[in-house]
Amino acid sequence: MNGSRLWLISKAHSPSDTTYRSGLSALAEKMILIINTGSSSIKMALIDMPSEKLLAEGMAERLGEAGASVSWTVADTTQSFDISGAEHLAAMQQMLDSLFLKVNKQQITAVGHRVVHGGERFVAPVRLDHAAMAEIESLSHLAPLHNPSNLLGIRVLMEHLPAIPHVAVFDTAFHHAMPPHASLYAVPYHWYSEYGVRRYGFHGTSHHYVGQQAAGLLGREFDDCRLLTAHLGNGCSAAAIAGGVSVDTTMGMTPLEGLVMGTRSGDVDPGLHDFIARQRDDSLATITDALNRQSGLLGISGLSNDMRTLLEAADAGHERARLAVDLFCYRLAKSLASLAVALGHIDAIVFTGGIGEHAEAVRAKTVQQLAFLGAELDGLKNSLHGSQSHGFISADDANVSVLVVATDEEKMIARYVCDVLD
Ligand SMILES: Nc1ncnc2c1ncn2[C@@H]1O[C@H](COP(=O)(O)OP(=O)(O)O)[C@@H](O)[C@H]1O
Ligand SMILES: CC(=O)OP(=O)(O)O
Ligand SMILES: [Mg+2]
Repeated sequence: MNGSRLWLISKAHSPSDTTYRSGLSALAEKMILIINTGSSSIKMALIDMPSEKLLAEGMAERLGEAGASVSWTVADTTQSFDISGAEHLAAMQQMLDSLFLKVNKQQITAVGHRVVHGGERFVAPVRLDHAAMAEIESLSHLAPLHNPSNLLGIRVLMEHLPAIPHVAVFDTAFHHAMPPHASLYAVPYHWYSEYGVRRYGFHGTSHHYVGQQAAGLLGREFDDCRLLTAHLGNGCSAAAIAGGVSVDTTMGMTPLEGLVMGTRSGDVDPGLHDFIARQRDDSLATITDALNRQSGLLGISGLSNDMRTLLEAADAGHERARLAVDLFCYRLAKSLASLAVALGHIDAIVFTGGIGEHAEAVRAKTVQQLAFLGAELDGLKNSLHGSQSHGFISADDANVSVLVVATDEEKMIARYVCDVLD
């Protein structure tokens, strides 16, 4: 790692970087730094607004694993370095150190933070202050893989950039208009009124962004489209969008409900905690942790939470990798079909997120099971979108369009930040 860091430092003083620095100052009207902390990755982007030009893009992946790495792309040059074993804080510091070697901090005008759980309180983006941060902290137990690292990002960046506005954009906000028959659980009503027990939904920024992009591809107004969007990353959720808002989604009170995910179980029998607690004498917290971190694709395959690894292993004959992929696709198809009830009619099914954008086999296996809804893929178009993607993958005569859209939560967050600050 040290070797790579030294290389980065020496590169920062090379003539091309000097050119790049002055290029940045000429370009930037409102330079917004975005931080998107997911469960297994951190994405950062420096975006010039209102042009939406991407000035720099950074990513830390496979956090906490032996293969953890950081990469930054600045002015078409990508530099990567190994941060094996690093968790969120170390990765964030590494990423910011690298960025600030190349970009003058003073030029950044605002920071946009992805915050996963906004509870009942935050139904729109907010400018961050101590009270807002305390509320975000109080929601941490509802998004244990996310809100704590979102807050970490807020604190670290506030230390680096104390004099500029910091805005939080919540995953839950796009789902806040879900009707009560979709957002409530059939449990004693006072659990909702006293404790806020209800379905909130997540990945809202991504569902909103890809929904708008899909409407553009369909040549329709977003508000007139009825869409099923599947955000399939390390965390996975699907949403039903109508009238420009989310009307139902698969994630619930926490980002554990719904689809099978990288390390999360998605839906299980509510009686499972009690049963396993008796069998293994485990605490509720231990069981919840196993459902968050040792389940999903990883739990079933016993091999990996990464779809790339599983698809390769399944092809090579690894039975449990194949089972994990099959279970993932079946549960996704089943959820999309049930979300169709909220729409009545489907204009398009949209795939996004690391798996949705890149795993043609997952799209094929899923859509095959939705033929009864009128969805059918064009095999060639689907495989052409195997590596990088944006566009139609459905057969020309299919009743339901199927699209791949590359999500861009960072760009969407930058738009929200400008709305708040303007
Ligand atoms: N080429 C690929 N083929 C299949 N799956 C992929 C590919 N690239 C990424 N993925 C999957 O996407 C996941 C990461 O998705 P992403 O949306 O970036 O994650 P996050 O939820 O952390 O934001 C990986 O864990 C992996 O399962
Ligand atoms: C809410 C959630 O699951 O986010 P991510 O996919 O980034 O982990
Ligand atoms: Mg993500």
